[in-house]
Amino acid sequence: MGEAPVVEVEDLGMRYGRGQNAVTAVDHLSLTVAKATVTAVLGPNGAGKTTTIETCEGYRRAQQGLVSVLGLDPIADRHRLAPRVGVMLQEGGAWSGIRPLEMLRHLAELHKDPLDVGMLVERLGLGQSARTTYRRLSGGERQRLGLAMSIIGRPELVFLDEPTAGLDPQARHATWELVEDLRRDGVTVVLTTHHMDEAERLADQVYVVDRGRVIASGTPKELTARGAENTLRFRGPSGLDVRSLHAALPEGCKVSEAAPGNYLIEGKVDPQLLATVTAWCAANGVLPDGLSVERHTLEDVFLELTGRELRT
Ligand SMILES: Nc1ncnc2c1ncn2[C@@H]1O[C@H](COP(=O)(O)OP(=O)(O)OP(=O)(O)O)[C@@H](O)[C@H]1O
Repeated sequence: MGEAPVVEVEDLGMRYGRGQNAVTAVDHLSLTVAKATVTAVLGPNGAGKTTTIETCEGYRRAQQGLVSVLGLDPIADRHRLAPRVGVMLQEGGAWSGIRPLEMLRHLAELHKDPLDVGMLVERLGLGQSARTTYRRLSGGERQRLGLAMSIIGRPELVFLDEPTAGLDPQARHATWELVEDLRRDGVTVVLTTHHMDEAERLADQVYVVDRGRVIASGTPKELTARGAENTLRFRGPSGLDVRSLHAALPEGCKVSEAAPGNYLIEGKVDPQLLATVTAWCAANGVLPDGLSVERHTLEDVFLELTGRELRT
C-alpha cells in the first residue's frame, strides 16, 4: 500500500445559480494527488478549475461528492488545515495599503519556522517593488507576492491558481523553479493552468479538464504518447500529389497539405518512414524544406479529445 493521497476529490459536482439559469461548473470530477508531487489541473477558461480548487481550499462547499485534504474536511477542519496548507488565489489577498516587504514580514511572524523573507523577495524579483503599496503593484507583482505569501509558512500542501498567468518569461521561469524546489523539499503542489508547456514542464500528474469533467489524466509522457504518435512536416512546392505520397507510406499514415506548400504526415513516424518520405521526394524532384519530426504535445491531445484549441 502506498501513502494516503494528500488530496482526494471524488465525483465532485458544482453548479452556480438555480433552475433554468444554473451553470454546471464541475461535473462528476475525480482526482487524486500524491505526496510531494506536482499535480496540474489543465484546461481552458471556464473549464471548472478554479471552482474545483476553491472547493479543496474550503472556500466552497461540495454540492455533490467528496473532497478530502490531508485526510481532513476542507470546511469542517478549516482551522486544523490552515497552518498546513498554502493558498495562492487568482486575485489579490493583501490589503491595498500594505507593502510586499511588510506583508511578508508580518506573515513570517505568524509562523513558527517561516522561509526567509529576503530570499523570497530576491527569488521572485520583488526587490524593486518591496516598498510599493499593494494597490500600486502591477498584476504580475501582485501575483508573485501572492505566491510568496502562500509558501512563506512552509506549508505541506500548496494550491496555486494560475500561478504564471500574465507573467513575463523571466518571472514564469522563477516561479517554475520555485515550484520545483518545493517538490524537492517534499511539499505537495496542486496548480491550475491553461498553459500546456507549464503542465508539461512541472507536473508529475496532469488532469485535463474540459466543461467540468476530467477528459484525460496521466503523466505528461503518458498523455502525449496516446493517439497519433508523431507528426512529420515539410515544406515544398504547393500542389504535390499527396495521393501518390500516401500510397508510398505504410498503412495508417495520414498525409495532407495543411496549407499551400505545407505538408503534414501523421502516424508512426520512425526512421523508416522518414527514409520513405525523402525517397519519394527524391523520385519526384522535390527538395523538402524545414523537414521536422514533431512530438505530440498536450495541446494536440486536447485538440484530439475536444476538437478545440486549449487556449480559448
Ligand atoms: N460565481 C459564479 N457565478 C456563476 N457562474 C460562475 C461563477 N464562477 C464560475 N462560474 C462559471 O462556472 C464555470 C467554471 O468556472 P471556473 O472559474 O471554475 O473555471 P476555470 O477553469 O477556473 O476558468 P478560468 O481559467 O477562467 O478561471 C464557468 O462557466 C464560469 O462562467
